[in-house]
Amino acid sequence: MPDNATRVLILGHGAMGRAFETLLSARHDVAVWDRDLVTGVETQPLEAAARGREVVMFALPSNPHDELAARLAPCLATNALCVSIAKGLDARGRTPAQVFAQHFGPRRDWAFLYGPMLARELQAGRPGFAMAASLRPSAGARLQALFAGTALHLDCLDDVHGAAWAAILKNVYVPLIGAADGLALGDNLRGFLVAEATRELAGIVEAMGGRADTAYTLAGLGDLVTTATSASSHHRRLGADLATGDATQLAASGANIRSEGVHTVAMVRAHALFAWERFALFALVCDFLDDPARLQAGLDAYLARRFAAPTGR
Ligand SMILES: NC(=O)c1ccc[n+]([C@@H]2O[C@H](COP(=O)([O-])OP(=O)(O)OC[C@H]3O[C@@H](n4cnc5c(N)ncnc54)[C@H](O)[C@@H]3O)[C@@H](O)[C@H]2O)c1
Repeated sequence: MPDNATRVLILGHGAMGRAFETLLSARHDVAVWDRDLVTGVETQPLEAAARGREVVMFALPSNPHDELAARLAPCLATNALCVSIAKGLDARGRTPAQVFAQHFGPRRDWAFLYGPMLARELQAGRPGFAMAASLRPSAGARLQALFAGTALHLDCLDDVHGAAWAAILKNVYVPLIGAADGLALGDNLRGFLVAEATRELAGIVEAMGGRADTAYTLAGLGDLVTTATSASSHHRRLGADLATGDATQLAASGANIRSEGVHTVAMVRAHALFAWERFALFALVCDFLDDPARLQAGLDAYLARRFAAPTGR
């Protein structure tokens, strides 16, 4: 192990946990913690696993962040860096960045990695790209040093809440793009929807206190294009299955449960997190998820409004 090896703990040994383990274990001292989701049994108590660890990577969904961050905060060294990649809202409608801000505060380094970094591509040695979003420049620099020499390439960004909203909300639009592709509505429409979604994403990010241009970074546009066009994307598949009425396959694959985008829509509406009705494409996605058969009519109405002939004065 090199002298400058960092002591890393990875939480969650799913697709991304394993990808991080592969990326980091040649150069760093990597340990893994996970929990059996049926029995609740932990590989070892989290507090013991975290002892002496300099970096803790949250490679698990958003929901357990609150509990795990609350348990970690008192037992980690003050200079330990906590990092998450989760792209969902928790059951109270909070982003993982809001949860970290609550538990780790302004004095600890904490950050998020958001961007096109599909686990299976990282595992295969292909490149991945992400924004290292954090309030403190030290956190981004530490992450760049940690991943130096690996296939994961990082840019730094100080708009951590904007990045979280961009990364989470882009999964709302992907099923719509998957649906349009499932119905073979054309490459032109896909390009239009990506541009429209990004523009709307910028508006929502700004409404939630982030910077509009964050929507155009790897955390927003970069990840949106990858997820919306990847053959392996279950968010994209979900939209296509809904649009083509393949509900049997949907239920069998459990894709509706796994889709963070669908959950995000439900949380935004349940907690009235922003005035979603003002965002026409978001509203179209809501309508589509409520009743997939209305997609074509919804798209027609969207285009008619969007390109309505200017009224002369
Ligand atoms: N898979 C990807 O390519 C990819 C890429 C970027 C970001 N992400 C994000 O990373 C997160 C994890 O995705 P994944 O694909 O690795 O998921 P996964 O289902 O493959 O793995 C999730 C891991 O989290 C653990 N886990 C789940 N609930 C838990 C709980 N309550 N307590 C403790 N552990 C729990 C599971 O045991 C499992 O090891 C998601 O938010 C996803 O959006 C995934």
